[in-house]
Amino acid sequence: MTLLEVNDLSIRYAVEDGSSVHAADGVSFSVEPGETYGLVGESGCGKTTLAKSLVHLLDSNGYIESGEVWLDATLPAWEDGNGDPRPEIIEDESYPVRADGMTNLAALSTEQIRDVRWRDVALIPQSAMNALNPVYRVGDQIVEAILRHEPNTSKREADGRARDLLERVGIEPERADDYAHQFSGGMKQRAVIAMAMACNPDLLIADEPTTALDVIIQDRILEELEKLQEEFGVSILVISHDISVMAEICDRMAVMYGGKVMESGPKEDIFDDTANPYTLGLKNSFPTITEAQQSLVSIPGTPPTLRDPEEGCRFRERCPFVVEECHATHPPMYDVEAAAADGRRLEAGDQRAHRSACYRVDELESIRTDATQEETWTAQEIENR
Ligand SMILES: Nc1ncnc2c1ncn2[C@@H]1O[C@H](COP(=O)(O)OP(=O)(O)OP(=O)(O)O)[C@@H](O)[C@H]1O
Repeated sequence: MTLLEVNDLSIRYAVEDGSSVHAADGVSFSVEPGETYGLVGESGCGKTTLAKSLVHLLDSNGYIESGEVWLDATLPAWEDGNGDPRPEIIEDESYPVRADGMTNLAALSTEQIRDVRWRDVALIPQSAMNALNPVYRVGDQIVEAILRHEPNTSKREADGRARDLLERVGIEPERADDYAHQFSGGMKQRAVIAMAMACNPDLLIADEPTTALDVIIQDRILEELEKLQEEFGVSILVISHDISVMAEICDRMAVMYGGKVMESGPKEDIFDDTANPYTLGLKNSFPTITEAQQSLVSIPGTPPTLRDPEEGCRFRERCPFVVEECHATHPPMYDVEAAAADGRRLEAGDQRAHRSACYRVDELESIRTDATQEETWTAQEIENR
């Protein structure tokens, strides 16, 4: 059964002038148990907003406008002896619990979501390694996280678990007695990952886990995440602006732009049969994805501000493949396989399929070829369209 199912989720920030920032707009994706799912896109495209909204950690002016966040979990107060929701909870429509036992996190109160955070879903926020408390020993901070969420655990047991967790992320257990300033950047990030795993969650959300670390350490952190996944069977939702991180650890992924998912599907499909101009542009701008002889080409322009966005495809102003249709409405998610097979533009029914929000999904061959040409991506070329 699916672990996380995000349906048509839209998130807004209210801003002073009365307008609102549409930080995520109609986003849908799902994460299976034991899977690594990636969200990738340039800074400002809504990745962090989306991650925080899942566990109600948005800034105070942010809110879920519409949509659902179904998680295969329940609250302690609603569960039977096996950890499933009791039948009377499922039958009572006032509870946001489905017949299959999934709970809609978007409908939980602030009090209720606290039971889900850490226990079922742990979020490692951006720059979390700087958030380790400098005056407490690293191990004690993990112990505290365990005791806060599992008050029946003894301090001794929690201490043993903290050391074990550190060891599992490649830190010698005796370093639990060190302070954060005695750790390198990579060690701090690993300690934060260990802390997130303190209550053995089913889903770990890692927001830019490797940014600010050097390339070799980045690789090691990704390896640690993969190892944890194998050992604990935890699912990981990893967020990065760096598409090469996705190439390394994801099973499936979504490429976001301007608050919208532009392309999603199995990693291999997205890298080998790229079906969206934005993804093609993103791939061109990352060294490890680009083929050896090809030079790096960035997408001219900057992402939109997302304040009361106009109609039309969010990427149209930077897209070298823009046509008339793109100015009217943002394209739906089309089934890439159907388009490749017989040139049909068919809206994808299955979230897991390879999907692309592009009106020209039926002309992919020529678009892919043109996208490899550097001149395609010059600002002048785009302006002339
Ligand atoms: N508190 C806020 N109030 C108003 N707008 C906000 C707020 N937080 C974020 N935004 C806006 O929401 C949009 C999405 O931002 P978000 O941080 O989610 O993007 P991101 O892809 O995670 O980028 P980054 O990696 O830089 O954090 C951006 O336009 C951003 O300016």
